[in-house]
Amino acid sequence: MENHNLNEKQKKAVEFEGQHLLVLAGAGTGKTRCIVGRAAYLIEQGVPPDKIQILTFTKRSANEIVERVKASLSSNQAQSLNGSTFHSWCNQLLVRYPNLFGASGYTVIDPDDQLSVMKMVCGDQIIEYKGIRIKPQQLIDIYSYGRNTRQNLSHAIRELVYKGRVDDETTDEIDIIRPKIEVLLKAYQTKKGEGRYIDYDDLLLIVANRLRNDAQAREILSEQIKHLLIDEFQDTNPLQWFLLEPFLQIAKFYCVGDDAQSIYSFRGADFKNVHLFKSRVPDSEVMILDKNYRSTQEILDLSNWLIDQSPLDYNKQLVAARGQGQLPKLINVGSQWEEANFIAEHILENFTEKNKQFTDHLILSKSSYYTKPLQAVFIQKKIPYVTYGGRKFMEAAHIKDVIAALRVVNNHLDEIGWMRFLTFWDGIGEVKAGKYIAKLVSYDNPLQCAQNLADVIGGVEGETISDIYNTIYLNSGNVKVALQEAYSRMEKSLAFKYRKDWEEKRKSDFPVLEMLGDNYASIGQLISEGILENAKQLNGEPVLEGSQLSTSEIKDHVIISTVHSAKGLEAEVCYVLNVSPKVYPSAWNLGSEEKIEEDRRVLYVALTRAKNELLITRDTNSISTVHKTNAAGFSSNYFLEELPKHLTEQLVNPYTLGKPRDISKPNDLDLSFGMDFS
Ligand SMILES: Nc1ncnc2c1ncn2[C@@H]1O[C@H](COP(=O)(O)OP(=O)(O)OP(=O)(O)O)[C@@H](O)[C@H]1O
Repeated sequence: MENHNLNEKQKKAVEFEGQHLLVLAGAGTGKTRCIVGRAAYLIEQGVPPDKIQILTFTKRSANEIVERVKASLSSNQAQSLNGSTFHSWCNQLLVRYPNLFGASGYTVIDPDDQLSVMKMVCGDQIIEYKGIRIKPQQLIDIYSYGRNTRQNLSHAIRELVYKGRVDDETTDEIDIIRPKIEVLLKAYQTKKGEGRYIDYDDLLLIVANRLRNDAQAREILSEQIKHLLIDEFQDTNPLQWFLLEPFLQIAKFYCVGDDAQSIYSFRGADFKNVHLFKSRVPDSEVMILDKNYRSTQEILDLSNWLIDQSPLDYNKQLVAARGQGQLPKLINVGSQWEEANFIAEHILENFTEKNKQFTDHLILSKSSYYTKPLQAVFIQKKIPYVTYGGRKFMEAAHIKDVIAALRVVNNHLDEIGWMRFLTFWDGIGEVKAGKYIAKLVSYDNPLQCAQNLADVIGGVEGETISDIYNTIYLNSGNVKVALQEAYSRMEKSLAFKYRKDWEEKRKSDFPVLEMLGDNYASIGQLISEGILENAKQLNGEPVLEGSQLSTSEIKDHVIISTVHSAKGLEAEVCYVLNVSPKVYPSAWNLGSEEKIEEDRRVLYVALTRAKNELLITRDTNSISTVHKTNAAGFSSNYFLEELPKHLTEQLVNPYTLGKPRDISKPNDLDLSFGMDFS
């Protein structure tokens, strides 16, 4: 079992006998190993696995932890162990206790749908004041920020609209625009209620409020949950804490975290929360782990140096249990294509000449958008890869089209679903659809919709739409069949709508969607959990992140990830892309020390993923920009500006073929030799 490979401190943490524990430790020191070990230990001690809940930030890490616990125990001991994200966990509670939480018959909506609801609410109203224009997306952001940070509306407006400025003029402006924003946010809440929509934050709030206010709810859940194991505790935000707090009376908390890896402040997380653990949680202890088992010392020296430059004191100097290795490499590149080619060639060389696998390579980027040229080069050079971060499978337009048909059967009051499903068909625009929807949501139930749909819409479209609705309705007990039937009737129109990349890209997602449907007992569950899950396990393989399904069949692949999705990941060889001025820190963040420091932590997370080889690329053009800026007297803040030479080896891209030397005047070309005419 995994517990045998624990050092003294890790073992002490795993076998903790007290009430609540926080393991506060640096990168690669074995926090994940402690969570795995803890779950296995509890099960071995006789705790039923279904009384243990593991909470993580991504479905992928939840799956990984659960699988590792299972692998470390004999037989099927951990079969019913549950690992989920906060959202997915709350959703499961709503499904399991429909009466307790009173949320059955509701539809969970994703951020795209939230925006659609907000657009409906705003109509043609625009909030404009002194050059500031607040669009529906920003209203959603303000609403979500306020709820996640549990701060009032004025504070959320100040942070998001006025970049946190505190002065009399700003306060006056906030006082003027706040009432207008408030009206729209309240209308949004009403609209959610009417459409029976639950947004992501609602999932947490519904559970939290019920538990806080209802002793019976606490009693019922205390029968179900005895241990909460929480990963990445530094990134829990006030809303998540609001949810967790009532569980302190119910379950034992086992949290792991690292303040230097807190990278979610835009969702309201505050890394200082780990420092408050003892004062917030009665009867608790904090334990520290200090040995890094992941990386060689040179990689840690660079990471230590980076975090040491911060004005904040993280009190971290990671020491490698594995000893010395290679210096990290810093490669200056002239363009994104050069960068992409360098990485591709380096990987291929490792693969063909150094016996490494593709999975030994992890590529980290601040944004998923930035990796597009890299993906293009990988496709061209036939390097298999998967992407983490970016758009999720269930958020892809073609998938949403088919899901919309299921949504309106599941909840016939779902106006967003209707709008998408109806306007999918040629000849039905938003105005027409709006009229039909007004009629359809006036029915009492989906059965009445099924009976009247053809008449409400009329014509051939009416027949087609009604046929699809009725078929789904009849098969609502079998999600896979419902999906198959819906897809077969929509396939032709889908192929036409997405004709640009239908065959190469989108079409192959549907068999996967059907397989996915097979995992759910009802359409409602598919919609809510399917939307929430980042990477669903299918046949033991994580898939459904981005439209990378074909490559998921190949087990050996490179991972291209955003740093935010790379929490907990590690690899032999790591490439950190575009560590250039204006990116680290981002030019946008220069006004805020907090944001600059968050960018520093993002880079820290990226650097500490590497086990043996760390390669950092940066754009030479931006280096010259920053030097110019410095000459003009501005401070660049660039994190690598003062990088001591001995911490990295600077490399010239060995794969760029410099232009060969040639003579200046062309010779005459003679094509008359080579053929023997004798
Ligand atoms: N006692 C140990 N002996 C050998 N290897 C260990 C030990 N503890 C951890 N490791 C290895 O060190 C690496 C990092 O461990 P782990 O992922 O648990 O750290 P972490 O603290 O969760 O890291 P991070 O916060 O950076 O994601 C893993 O490869 C793990 O297998």
